[in-house]
Amino acid sequence: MELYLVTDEAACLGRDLFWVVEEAVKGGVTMVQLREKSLDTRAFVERAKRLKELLKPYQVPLIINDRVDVVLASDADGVHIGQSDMPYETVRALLPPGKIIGLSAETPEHVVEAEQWDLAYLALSPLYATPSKTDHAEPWGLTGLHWVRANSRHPLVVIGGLNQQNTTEAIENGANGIAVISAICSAESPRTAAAQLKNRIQAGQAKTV
Ligand SMILES: Cc1ncc(COP(=O)(O)OP(=O)(O)O)c(N)n1
Ligand SMILES: Cc1ncsc1CCOP(=O)(O)O
Ligand SMILES: [Mg+2]
Repeated sequence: MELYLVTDEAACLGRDLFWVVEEAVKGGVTMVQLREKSLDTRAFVERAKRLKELLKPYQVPLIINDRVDVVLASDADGVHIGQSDMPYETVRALLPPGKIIGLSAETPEHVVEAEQWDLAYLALSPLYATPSKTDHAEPWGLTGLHWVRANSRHPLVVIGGLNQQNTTEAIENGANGIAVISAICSAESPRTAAAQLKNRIQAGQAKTV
């Protein structure tokens, strides 16, 4: 989940979602989340199955936002849950072994609670305010990121307002990866944008060793 693409059809500026995802993967995206907030269940499952097939040759995992049933129906690799979604224990009990879970943390209490759980990653949500999700909590900022790094054993993903300008500093300040919608979906070239973000992640990693 070093460079994690979260999909949003509206952010793709009229371009085909599958084309955007494949270009982004060719540019270096390492994990993809299918995030559908208004699609009906049948269409959501069809989209997930198609995306799973698309990603298979690249060996890039597919994560489904919110919906465990869609994970099961599409044989996706895992689910991302937030603080208003199905609780962790229920999700873990429903998923077969080997499926992964990512969780949003919006407060220090969420971070502490998550220490007891088996997570593929913990997402600081949001790192910065973003128009891509307006119902978000108070942003963590870099001070919050420092606190979470010192208090969590999980790999950390930051999401919200990440772009070419602030990716390196997020990695330098303790993030293991970044998750983005607009910086890739709305870029003129999703492939180039992903490659540039990847370079900025590597620049941040080089400064932390
Ligand atoms: C990687 C990642 N981080 C955070 C979120 C937000 O999840 P949530 O708080 O459940 O909000 P919605 O995305 O469901 O609106 C995410 N999806 N992915
Ligand atoms: C889904 C989500 N969860 C927290 S912020 C966010 C949106 C991130 O979008 P962007 O990368 O365009 O700021
Ligand atoms: Mg959710």
